[in-house]
Amino acid sequence: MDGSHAASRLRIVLGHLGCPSAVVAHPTSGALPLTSFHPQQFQYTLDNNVLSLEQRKFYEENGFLVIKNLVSDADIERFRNEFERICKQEVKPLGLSIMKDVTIVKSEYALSEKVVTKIQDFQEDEELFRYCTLPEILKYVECFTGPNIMAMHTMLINKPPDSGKKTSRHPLHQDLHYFPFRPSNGIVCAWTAMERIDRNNGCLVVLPGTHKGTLKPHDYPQWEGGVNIMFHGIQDYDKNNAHVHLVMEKGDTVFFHPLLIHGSGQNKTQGFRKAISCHFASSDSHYIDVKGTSQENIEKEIVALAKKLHGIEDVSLQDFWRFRARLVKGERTNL
Ligand SMILES: CC(C)CC(=O)SCCNC(=O)CCNC(=O)[C@H](O)C(C)(C)COP(=O)(O)OP(=O)(O)OC[C@H]1O[C@@H](n2cnc3c(N)ncnc32)[C@H](O)[C@@H]1OP(=O)(O)O
Ligand SMILES: Nc1ncnc2c1ncn2[C@@H]1O[C@H](COP(=O)(O)OP(=O)(O)OP(=O)(O)O)[C@@H](O)[C@H]1O
Ligand SMILES: O=C(O)CCC(=O)C(=O)O
Ligand SMILES: [Fe+2]
Ligand SMILES: [Mg+2]
Repeated sequence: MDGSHAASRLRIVLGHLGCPSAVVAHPTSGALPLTSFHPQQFQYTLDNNVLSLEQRKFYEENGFLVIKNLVSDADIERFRNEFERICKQEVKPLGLSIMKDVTIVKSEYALSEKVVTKIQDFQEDEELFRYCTLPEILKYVECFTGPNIMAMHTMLINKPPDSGKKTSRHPLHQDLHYFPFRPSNGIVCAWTAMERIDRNNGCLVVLPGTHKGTLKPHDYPQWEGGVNIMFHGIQDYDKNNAHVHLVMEKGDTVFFHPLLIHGSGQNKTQGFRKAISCHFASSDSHYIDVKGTSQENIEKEIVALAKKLHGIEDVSLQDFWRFRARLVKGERTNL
């Protein structure tokens, strides 16, 4: 099969999978380097019977894969209800952290769904943690992590209507910046839309192919209206790289590599845009010391905050992760 024939075939197949043809384009050249597709050269996916060859090639080239309609409406309803209960403080899961938008964090609004922008670390909330154990999610996760699977980091994002200061944006970043464990190819994020998400309410924006690069230095962006705590962004990225806006329907799930550069736009609607996500890693991974690397700034910030808020001292970044990590399948071998 010659290159152009193969390219059009792949586009047709991906079209069937619901991926707009734009996302198939190679990030820099606009053409698919199909000659690089040899099974023995797969490095971002493991041999498996779950992904079709086209899906596997797509992830290898682009660093993400959207699976349409993966999580049921009934499950999403349950996550929504549990989120409401947490906001009303009817339940207080151990270890959970609640984030408010930077524009209102100093105000005295009572806790409600309208002031919470994101909850993190819901691993001790059995109802929300069900998300991380759903067989339909783990089936795909295993293609990246292998059989021993840890849920490392959990979030339910409730992107608020933008106040006008554009603080509802999430700057472009790589999730690996936050993670002191490797190898990066054994980590994958599952992110599920809890409702239709498009450019109006601030969809994910991804830079296809950037998972093939290295971890870039991150810091707070210089945004006039303010930036949320820990929302570090990449200072310097290839502005010519294609930007793909991932328009997703309720239940659609994107799996993406921790080096993939991504962010999310402003929420220009009056609704709170909801998504639930988990970062998984192979339990056979190992922790690294981030001292002397570009990740040192986030380590310092997290350690300082733990001291200020909880009086915790002499705890390494690795300990924070060991504590919240939870096994979902196979054996806890290392992490
Ligand atoms: C996968 C990856 C990309 C995502 C990640 O972020 S992984 C990194 C792990 N992340 C974390 O560990 C975040 C954990 N979360 C937290 O520590 C907490 O939820 C906090 C966000 C700090 C809020 O803690 P909370 O107990 O509610 O404490 P306070 O309300 O007293 O806030 C503590 C200080 O932080 C400030 N703050 C809180 N929320 C924001 C905000 N959105 N933007 C800017 N500043 C903020 C707050 O004003 C306070 O500072 P001071 O008033 O003491 O100076
Ligand atoms: N000035 C900026 N500096 C750094 N990152 C930005 C800036 N403006 C937007 N971003 C981030 O870049 C990504 C893409 O932004 P882009 O403007 O392409 O889309 P959007 O804001 O989602 O949608 P739209 O432009 O339709 O409002 C988002 O993650 C956003 O948070
Ligand atoms: O806006 C979102 O839902 C994505 C946020 C994100 O990328 C993150 O928290 O790491
Ligand atoms: Fe992210
Ligand atoms: Mg924009």
